Amino acid sequence: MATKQAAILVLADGTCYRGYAFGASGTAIGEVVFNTGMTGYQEVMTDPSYRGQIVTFTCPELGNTGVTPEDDESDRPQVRGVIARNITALPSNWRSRQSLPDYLKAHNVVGIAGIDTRALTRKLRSLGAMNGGISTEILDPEVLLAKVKAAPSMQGQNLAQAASTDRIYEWADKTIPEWEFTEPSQLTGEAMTVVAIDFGVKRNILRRLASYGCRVIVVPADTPAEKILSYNPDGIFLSNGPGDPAAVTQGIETAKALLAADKPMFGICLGHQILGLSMGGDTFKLKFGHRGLNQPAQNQAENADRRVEITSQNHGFALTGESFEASPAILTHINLNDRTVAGLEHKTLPIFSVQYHPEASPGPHDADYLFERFVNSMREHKNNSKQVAA
Ligand SMILES: N[C@@H](CCC(=O)O)C(=O)O
Repeated sequence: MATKQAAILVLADGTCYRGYAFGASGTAIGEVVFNTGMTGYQEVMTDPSYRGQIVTFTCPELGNTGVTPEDDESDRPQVRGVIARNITALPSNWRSRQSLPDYLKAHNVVGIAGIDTRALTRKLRSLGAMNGGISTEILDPEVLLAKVKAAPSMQGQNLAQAASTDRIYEWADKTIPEWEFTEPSQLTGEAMTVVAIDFGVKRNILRRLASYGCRVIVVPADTPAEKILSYNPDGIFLSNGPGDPAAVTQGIETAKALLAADKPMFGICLGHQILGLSMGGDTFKLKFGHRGLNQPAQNQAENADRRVEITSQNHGFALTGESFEASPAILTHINLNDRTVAGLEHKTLPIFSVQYHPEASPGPHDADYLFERFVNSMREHKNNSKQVAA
């Protein structure tokens, strides 16, 4: 058996963990966060919301099912580095095209395995997410620590523009029929035109919009409101994305301008935070964030019977509940783990958003109904506008 190449992980508080390298050789510095999902490592690694972060997986073994291009949530892995307990020696799945280490190597992403990821996670839970570095070339912890300390904090970083598309395009791919889980009758009806503002969008969000019959026009993060409205959309979608929402100042200004346009709007994760900020809310950095597939979000609406959705989440910031007291929005969902804001809606306009990922790739499908709700609100709004015009 080949000898394992040594690698180290150093956290900003000076803790050093020793393990072995997998994936690319080199050094990666970023915010160290943990994801508790037991499946979906490829979708997590390619989710643009993880840009700039080194992700620790609490799942004890990664790589078992290899990697397949159909499961990419963007065109490449977006994580800066990967921390694992163990990497499988023999990937096995009929869809697998490449092993996880080879995939990460091909995309120059550094990984470290052999780490007690549960102990590391407990540390991040008690001290909070912090910057760290993994390296296969700098094996002196003090030298790596100096680099970690020189790295900027995630707070204040606008990463959405870099994660966005640089061209406008139409998205048509739907969820493939063998994986569709929604009744076909719910997926039919007049097609609605949606402009999706890409702050670092996951492909499965676009796929779900297309599956619900939307014509989806994807535009870059810095697209002005006038350009968005020039497509005469039936609705506007604000995507997920990386970094600090408060730093996405242009996106917040665009959302403010769109509020005045009287169009249905739907925001997911960063898009939800941007909508909240545009309606007078504030955001703050969570201690260690929510990243996993079993986050309970409770629907506060009377008619929803306080239903709890088990949701897929990935965020390090959240809206401050108290900041909505004088806002035109109300809180519709809360995260039951820490009672932070998990959903919003405008009091009078057809605008709503959630902090979690209803497209759930990976994750449970409890919240898929939100895409249907968006489509229904666009249809209703269009019919009402036609009646007013008549
Ligand atoms: N970057 C934001 C949003 C994440 C997302 O959109 O997935 C956060 O960490 O809170």
